[in-house]
Amino acid sequence: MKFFETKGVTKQFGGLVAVNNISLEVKEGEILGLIGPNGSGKTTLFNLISNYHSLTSGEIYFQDQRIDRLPTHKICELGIGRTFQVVKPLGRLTVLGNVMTGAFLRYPEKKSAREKALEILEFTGLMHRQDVLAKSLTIADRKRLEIARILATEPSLLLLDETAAGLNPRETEAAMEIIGKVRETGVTIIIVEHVMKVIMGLADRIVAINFGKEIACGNPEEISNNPEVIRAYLGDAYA
Ligand SMILES: Nc1ncnc2c1ncn2[C@@H]1O[C@H](COP(=O)(O)OP(=O)(O)OP(=O)(O)O)[C@@H](O)[C@H]1O
Repeated sequence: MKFFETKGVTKQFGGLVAVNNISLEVKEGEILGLIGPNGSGKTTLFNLISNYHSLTSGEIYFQDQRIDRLPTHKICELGIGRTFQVVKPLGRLTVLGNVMTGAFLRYPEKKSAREKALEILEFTGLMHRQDVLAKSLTIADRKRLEIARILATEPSLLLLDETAAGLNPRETEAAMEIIGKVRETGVTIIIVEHVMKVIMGLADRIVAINFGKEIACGNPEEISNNPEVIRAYLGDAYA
């Protein structure tokens, strides 16, 4: 059984091909890094996987089930969770309340949803903030909450979109630690990230895209030495 696979996934916005014939496979338990310059199609690919946008063509499979025509909530129910680059917590709910909204997916009773949410707050280091309104959190804690909220839905595949953006080095280390802990629980992860230290430190394998197309695939060392990747990021003079 293949854990997760996209086959020839393409998305056009009018004349712009934002994602162009991407076929990738993710093995259970691995962390796949997805990199590419600004506007190369990374977030759009996440939007296609979670069906925020419908495909122009191609197919997406999760645990051998075709998912590209399923509604977003069904995809989450199957076990694919995603975070957003621009985090949007429910500002007037507490941190605990926000995480409970995720937990309700699998724990419809308030008491058990609360227990699940508290377990996740402990796991993500947010327990001491449980009663704080989400809108009062720092950016670092909002990003932590974004992960906590989706972990409460118990995903088996987690899509992380620029978790380290806007964080200082210490906060970045802390975010990496949480992602490492998530992986240890057996969750498979696809991570989009511009902060190379994060991608290189966490990913088992990296796919690089540019103008919506895959330009390279390999382990972190292969990718950091790949001339196509260097050209895409820095221009011909450096390749
Ligand atoms: N809803 C949309 N309508 C029209 N064009 C879009 C839409 N969403 C994305 N695009 C375009 O598709 C291309 C890919 O955008 P996308 O956000 O996926 O890139 P990205 O690799 O995630 O960029 P970044 O690293 O800056 O977040 C860009 O040219 C973008 O302007």
